[in-house]
Amino acid sequence: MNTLSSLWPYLKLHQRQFLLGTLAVFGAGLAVTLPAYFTRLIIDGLTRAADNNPATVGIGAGQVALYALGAVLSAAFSGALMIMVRRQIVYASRQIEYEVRRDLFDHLSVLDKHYFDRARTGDLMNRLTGDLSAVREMIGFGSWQLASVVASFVVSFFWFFSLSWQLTLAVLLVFPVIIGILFTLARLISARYVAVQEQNSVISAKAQENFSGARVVKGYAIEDREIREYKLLNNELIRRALRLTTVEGPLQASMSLLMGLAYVIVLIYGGRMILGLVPNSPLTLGQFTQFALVLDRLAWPMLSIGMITNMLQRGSASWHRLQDIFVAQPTIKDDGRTDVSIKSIRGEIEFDNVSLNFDGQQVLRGVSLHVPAGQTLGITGPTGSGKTVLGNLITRLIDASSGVVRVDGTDVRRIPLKVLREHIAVVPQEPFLFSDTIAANVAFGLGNAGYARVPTRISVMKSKPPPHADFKPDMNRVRAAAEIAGLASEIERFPEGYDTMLGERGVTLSGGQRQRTALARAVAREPRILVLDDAMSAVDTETESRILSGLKQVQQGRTVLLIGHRVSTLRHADHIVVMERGQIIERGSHEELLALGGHYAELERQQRLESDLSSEAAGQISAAAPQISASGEKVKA
Ligand SMILES: Nc1ncnc2c1ncn2[C@@H]1O[C@H](COP(=O)(O)OP(=O)(O)OP(=O)(O)O)[C@@H](O)[C@H]1O
Repeated sequence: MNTLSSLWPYLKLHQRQFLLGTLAVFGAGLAVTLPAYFTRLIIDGLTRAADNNPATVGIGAGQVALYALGAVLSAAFSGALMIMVRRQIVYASRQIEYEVRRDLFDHLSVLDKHYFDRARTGDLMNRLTGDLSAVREMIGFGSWQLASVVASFVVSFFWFFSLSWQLTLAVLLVFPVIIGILFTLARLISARYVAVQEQNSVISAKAQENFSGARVVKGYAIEDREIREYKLLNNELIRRALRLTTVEGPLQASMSLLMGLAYVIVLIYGGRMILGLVPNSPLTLGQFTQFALVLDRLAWPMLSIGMITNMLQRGSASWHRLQDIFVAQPTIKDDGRTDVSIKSIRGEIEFDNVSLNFDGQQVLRGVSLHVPAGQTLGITGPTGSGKTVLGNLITRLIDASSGVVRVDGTDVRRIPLKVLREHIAVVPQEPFLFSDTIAANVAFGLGNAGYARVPTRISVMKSKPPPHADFKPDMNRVRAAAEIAGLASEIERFPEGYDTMLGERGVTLSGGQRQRTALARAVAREPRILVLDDAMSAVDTETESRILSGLKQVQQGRTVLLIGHRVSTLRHADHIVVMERGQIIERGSHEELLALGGHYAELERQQRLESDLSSEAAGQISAAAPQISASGEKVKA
């Protein structure tokens, strides 16, 4: 019931198709029994003709042919109706599958970081594929078969009662047993099917993580361990699948047995009625034959009850798993406080006594800072000190537990999320590149304007497919961004330049190239606020300095948060804060912090020492080794 009511918004969109389909199922159910009716007329007519009894009138060859034609036409009519059923109900199920998939993707797209931090990609993929197919089968084939069974029973019992109520009651003896078995096994099937689907999710997640983390698996040479663990999960899956099969099998078998039993009752009891051994229960040979033929036609629906129960239970369990996604709500979204009149931002940032807790752990404690629009703030501090979360608070990937984060003097919770995020670009520590060309990756944040939200919860028949958007990135902008990110010359060396495919279908970039592609993506967007979260850790110091001074020229008037550990780059910032355990422990300009002689000064001293040592070592190596001339020849030092 719960399944039906939650599916109703989708079923309602196709109620005409379901209504027509169900009527056709009932029509076909009746038509399919008509040959048995004509057979009865023929047998009884011929029996009477053979009796040569003047009191009863038999039939001739012409009438036999007419009845036979009736039987053929009704069979053909039933076939035509079945085609109609398929066109209505199965089409509707495919359309609902489309609509649910569209709405699921839409819903997942608005869920926030919090949800995806906890969800496993493999599990989500399994729900969007396996579970969705099970739901489609339930709505399409399942509901069609269910309607067929109901129609078969209604029509059959109409005939049974009209032929002989005594014989019908005798057949009905087996029904309480059928219902009892169905209820018991249906519950078992549902529970065991959920267990199978859960294991499917675990196994999909394991495979997905192994493929995504293939470099780590190979790097640590732990393939054998992973293969063993996968095998264990696979074993568990087959164990659960077999447990499911053990209840599915008996369902089919018991239905078959009960059907046979009903048949035996008809043969014995009906035979006795024809012979006149049952008082006040006359039965003609034709009626007996029609009864047996109709019962025979009931065999398939009876046998398919097992399959339908199975399909409905699976579909319903899968639908509940999809409902889990639909009920999840983003914790961060526009609400009554949102000021929709805000269309843009300048880039001034303020943290006012901001604290943040994650599951009881205090990650930020009373952080206050102010970055005027257009300035660069350097943020440094040991790992886990809360640098990344500062950036996350500005883009509202998370919200502060207490205190206020303001942009342009307005609480970020009042700025429409789309406006806020459209004007802020974050280059994360671990860049994510799509399996697409370099140009498309750099231009990823461009060309979003004009994309209206695809409407959901409306029928696929009423919604026009969105127009094909052949997005051609503005190559001047892409090239300029790649230039600033220090990537342009390397891209031009690739045979296909900016059209080089990345990822699964293309080349693999180095760590530094990946970071700079992500940087180019952010720069191309020309954001008001740019957050560089340790975004150049894989780039050498010199290149990083070059990129930063290039950025400074084009980013004039833009606010930059520069999170990092290298003093050589942090010194470019107008203001620097040092974080430790969620607190700002030092703040000032590069010179002021050096003069302070605290953590920052110590960091600078260590990095200067390391740099001196490595240039000394490099000098010794070059003095000892023969040098290579530009032409590649060895020359004496
Ligand atoms: N979504 C989250 N759920 C729970 N804890 C979190 C979450 N995000 C961050 N944290 C915790 O907040 C603390 C600060 O994390 P943050 O990523 O800001 O550190 P960081 O200073 O950027 O470190 P690093 O230099 O290593 O990147 C860490 O202890 C981290 O475990």
